Amino acid sequence: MQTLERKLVLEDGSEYYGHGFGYPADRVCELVFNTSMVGYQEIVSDPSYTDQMVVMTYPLIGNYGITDEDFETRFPTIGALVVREYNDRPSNFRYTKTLSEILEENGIPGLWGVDTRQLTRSIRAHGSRRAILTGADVPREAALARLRATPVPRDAVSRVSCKKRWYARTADHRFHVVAVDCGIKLNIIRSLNRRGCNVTVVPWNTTAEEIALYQPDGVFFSNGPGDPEDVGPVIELIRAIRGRWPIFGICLGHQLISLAFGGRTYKLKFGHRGGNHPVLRLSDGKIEITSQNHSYAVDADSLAGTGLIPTHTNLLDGTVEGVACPEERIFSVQYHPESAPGPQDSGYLFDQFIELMKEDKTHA
Ligand SMILES: NC(=O)CC[C@H](N)C(=O)O
Repeated sequence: MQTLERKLVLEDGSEYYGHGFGYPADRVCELVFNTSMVGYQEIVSDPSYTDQMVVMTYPLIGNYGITDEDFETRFPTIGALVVREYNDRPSNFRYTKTLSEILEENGIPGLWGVDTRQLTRSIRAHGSRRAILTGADVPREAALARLRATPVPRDAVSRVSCKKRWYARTADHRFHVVAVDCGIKLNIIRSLNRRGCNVTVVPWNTTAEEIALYQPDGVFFSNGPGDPEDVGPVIELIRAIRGRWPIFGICLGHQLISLAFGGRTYKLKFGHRGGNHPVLRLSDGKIEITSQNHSYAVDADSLAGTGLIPTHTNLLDGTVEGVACPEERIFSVQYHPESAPGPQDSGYLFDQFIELMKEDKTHA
């Protein structure tokens, strides 16, 4: 029997003891849970989880290792990972490294051997809270004092966004998309490339004038970490360019579009994170099973009079899952049509963006 050498202390003083894996560092983060049964590599490398400690409810993690092709960003920035059972001996012909090695390389601590069911129930009951991952021998009061003394970071987008523009091109391209990178997942870029789009990925603080110089057919606003209200420059950018090109936004991008139009966002009790969230498409009553990862949501009442109309609703709690302003060729969704990981019911949204760009080109 190994001794329990690491622990998690939550804001309410509750403690969860376990074993360390990955990078051996202490960390103070917001604690959230994800119910996906597969896809830990994509989750660990999704930049939207920056500064968050993710509890996986699926009880066995690590068993198929890490592959070179399945990263959502090259340098993962998730705060920390908490699992029930960690398997350090993957069985998968595609695997190149173990999960623990990838966490270690990127300075991310992991904790395994804790009762993730109890932890998840506590997050559901009390909401997502902050926690500190530290040594098992650190007295609780000392750990709590460090937790309270650590400020909540508000600059995550600037940390994960690219610093210089970069190109993701495809053979036989028909469209050029400028993607504003607030922490973009690579599968969004792959989804656009597969549909004949050359993508120019630009930093979050790119100006409207700079975007015009790229002569895009459409502009995309990406997913990303943190509170959308902290990303003022991108809200201003959307205000400056709305109506000029077709615009598509995913997750943080959807929240920023809503704020730019005068809507409001608020924090959900414990967010939506998983691969089976049912969403109703209001135009025809079709249900999509979606991949989700967000803490904030757009306030439905705040959309009245903004020009944005709700297009999708979450069937579990009725929250807004999509908005559109058809006259200005703008639409966005709160969930993840690029999946990675998750079901692919919503891939048609990329085709919708292509259609908007096609119409725009024909009328130009
Ligand atoms: N995946 C995302 O883009 C998340 C958006 C935002 N950070 C939220 O948690 O709501």
